[in-house]
Amino acid sequence: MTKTYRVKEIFYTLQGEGAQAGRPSVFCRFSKCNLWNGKEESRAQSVCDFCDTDFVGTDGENGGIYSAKELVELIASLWPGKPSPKSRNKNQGSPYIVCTGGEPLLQLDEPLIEVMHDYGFEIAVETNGTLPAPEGLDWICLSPKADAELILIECDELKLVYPQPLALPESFNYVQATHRYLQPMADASLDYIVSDAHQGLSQSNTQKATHYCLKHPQWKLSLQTHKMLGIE
Ligand SMILES: C[S@@+](CC[C@H](N)C(=O)[O-])C[C@H]1O[C@@H](n2cnc3c(N)ncnc32)[C@H](O)[C@@H]1O
Ligand SMILES: Nc1nc2[nH]cc(C(=O)O)c2c(=O)[nH]1
Ligand code: SF4
Ligand SMILES: [Mg+2]
Repeated sequence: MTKTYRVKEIFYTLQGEGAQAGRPSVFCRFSKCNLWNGKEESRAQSVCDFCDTDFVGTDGENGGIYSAKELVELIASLWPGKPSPKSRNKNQGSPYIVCTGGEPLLQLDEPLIEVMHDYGFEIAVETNGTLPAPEGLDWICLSPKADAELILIECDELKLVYPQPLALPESFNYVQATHRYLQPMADASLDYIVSDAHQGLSQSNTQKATHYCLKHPQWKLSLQTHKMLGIE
């Protein structure tokens, strides 16, 4: 039987966060996470309790249950001009997929990566780092969560949501990363089309993260620029 992948939503936007912020990207949001079941009533008891994302089910934009070929064809149809292996290095921006979720490493595997590469995409992943990564990823963004043991200890960027009292930045010194970012924790329960109250809340986490980076210059600040821009 053909293997299938459960996907919440797929959309074309700019990467909002971290070292690749501003880069046109097709986001593929896989369903399910191993650190929260996605239900509000169990958020407080979950390992990861601040998630800002709905990753339950397959009912979002372009969501569904797909074979590798169906999934990559759909992703490719959202890239302007449609990518092909030849469209890499052609001075028109490398086709780029960001695999996120939920936790994408519950599903993303080498056969799917191979098809994505066949279509000319570079492949990035946003992961909580608790599961092994398949071979072939072009960019790993590792975002550790307090109380969740890290399996991955090498990445392109370490992007720590801040503050997490039980996951202090200095406790990740052992992780090999080209870039280290603190990303202010946004209040997960409020819509980000900002009310004044929300702005107040997230500003204080932004101020704390700013202060930490200034004191510890190996860390840089990552702002969720897509929320400021009002894009997905
Ligand atoms: C929704 S997660 C999905 C990928 C993966 N499960 C992970 O946690 O890295 C995508 C990114 O959003 C970050 N994130 C989640 N909730 C956040 C919040 N309330 N404020 C800031 N960043 C958040 C995560 O840490 C991660 O870097
Ligand atoms: N524009 C945009 N950038 C992002 N970077 C990481 C995101 C995520 O939810 O994984 C995200 C997202 O949802 N939208
Ligand atoms: S932030 Fe990532 S690890 Fe945490 S619940 Fe959301 S999808 Fe799962
Ligand atoms: Mg997001």
